[in-house]
Amino acid sequence: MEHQTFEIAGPVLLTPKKFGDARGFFSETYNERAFAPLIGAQRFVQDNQSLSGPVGTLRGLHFQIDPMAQGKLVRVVRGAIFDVAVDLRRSSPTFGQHVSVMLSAQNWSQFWIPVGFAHGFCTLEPDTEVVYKVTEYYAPDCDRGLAFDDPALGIVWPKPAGEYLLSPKDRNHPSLRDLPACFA
Ligand SMILES: Cc1cn([C@H]2C[C@H](O)[C@@H](COP(=O)(O)OP(=O)(O)O[C@H]3O[C@@H](C)C(=O)[C@@H](O)[C@H]3O)O2)c(=O)[nH]c1=O
Repeated sequence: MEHQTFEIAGPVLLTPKKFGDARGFFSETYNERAFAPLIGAQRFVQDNQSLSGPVGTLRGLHFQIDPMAQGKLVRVVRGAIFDVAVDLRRSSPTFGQHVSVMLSAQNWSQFWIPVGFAHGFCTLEPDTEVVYKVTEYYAPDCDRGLAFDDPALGIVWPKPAGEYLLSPKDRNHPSLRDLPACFA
């Protein structure tokens, strides 16, 4: 399988094969034997799907803390996103830095985001559907956020024609500086 690693250790971009024919296509979107050598042996316990209507819908930056920290394997089945993972591991030489990738139904890529990263995305097309597997169950008590627009993160988000569409929760996350240490 085609894959790409980054200067920040941990995240991986993977692109499973697509077999096209007269009917459409077939693809193994997850295969433990093929993925494990690239992302490690993971135990996925929950699959999520979200639909974002307008272009410029921005979800993030989100993560869960221990004991419910989550690794996430993210892909897009309709539309396209600018997807971001921010390194929150205090002992990491790349703490506070981020990786950004483009995921779309067209490029069929998946982004592996390990435990220790905050995650967020901004939609690039209308009616974008994001599907992702996670390694731990949803736990609102452990759910945390980081301000997507904290200048210290230096994320160059795509600019929508109007305003970003954010949830009320996502308007009020702390900056990196104000975030308590979450991951060793
Ligand atoms: C994330 C999540 C939400 N929910 C509920 C809570 C709430 O009523 C509703 C919408 O939740 P949110 O506003 O948190 O959804 P959303 O902003 O899409 O949250 C997601 O954003 C991306 C960037 C991630 O990385 C995910 O892990 C998750 O945090 O769905 C669940 O029941 N299970 C879940 O796993």
